[in-house]
Amino acid sequence: MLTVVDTDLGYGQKIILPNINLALNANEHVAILGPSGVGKTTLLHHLYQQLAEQTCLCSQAQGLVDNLSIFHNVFIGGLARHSRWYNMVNLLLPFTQPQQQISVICQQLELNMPLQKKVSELSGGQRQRVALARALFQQQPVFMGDEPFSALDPLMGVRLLNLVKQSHQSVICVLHDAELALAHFDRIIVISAGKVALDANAKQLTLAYLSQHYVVADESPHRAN
Ligand SMILES: Nc1ncnc2c1ncn2[C@@H]1O[C@H](COP(=O)(O)OP(=O)(O)OP(=O)(O)O)[C@@H](O)[C@H]1O
Repeated sequence: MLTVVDTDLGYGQKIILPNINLALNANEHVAILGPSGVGKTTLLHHLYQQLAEQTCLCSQAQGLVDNLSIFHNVFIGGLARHSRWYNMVNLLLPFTQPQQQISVICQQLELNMPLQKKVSELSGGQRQRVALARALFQQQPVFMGDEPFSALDPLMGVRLLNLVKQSHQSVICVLHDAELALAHFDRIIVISAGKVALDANAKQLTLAYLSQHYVVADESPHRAN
């Protein structure tokens, strides 16, 4: 589905992950783990850029518009599917069909509240579910998420991860919860000390073995010549 070959990832002259090689297959559920600041988001954004047309991205920043309603924030995820005219009219006076679609997605995400409610009035976990709803509304085959369940209680996190898996062919998530990753993903990639430190089938791994591959990020960045 996607290969990264001998690629330096970073920002301008600052290389965070030098010489990365990675192949991702369709229909996989992949968790990207590793210590804070090591480059997981950097890698995920690179993967998203390679596959943007088939992918919905649920980023850490979420990008929700506080002053807009749940409906409008979710509807924004589907803008690319429709004409400018349809989008303009629907944003002012929502049509029945998208309202019903978004209502179903919100119910699946256990967001049981009026769609007219402003996002600024929601809790952190509710906001995260609006961001997930917007991603699901994009109806793309690939889901990429950066800690997309981190603000939810663990049981809800598992329920919604299962929903995300049912709704997409491939799922790639950056996670800090290694137990969630081991129990619910096929493949685990650990980024550590500037490289892919581990890339293995989740069934072959244990928490103790995973933790051996966690090395705190080197503060001095690699530089391009
Ligand atoms: N826009 C940016 N410009 C320059 N450096 C950045 C930028 N974004 C992140 N970095 C740096 O890149 C490194 C990796 O950041 P990244 O967000 O990929 O890490 P992470 O593993 O996802 O961290 P966390 O688990 O804490 O979210 C960090 O040292 C960070 O300071």
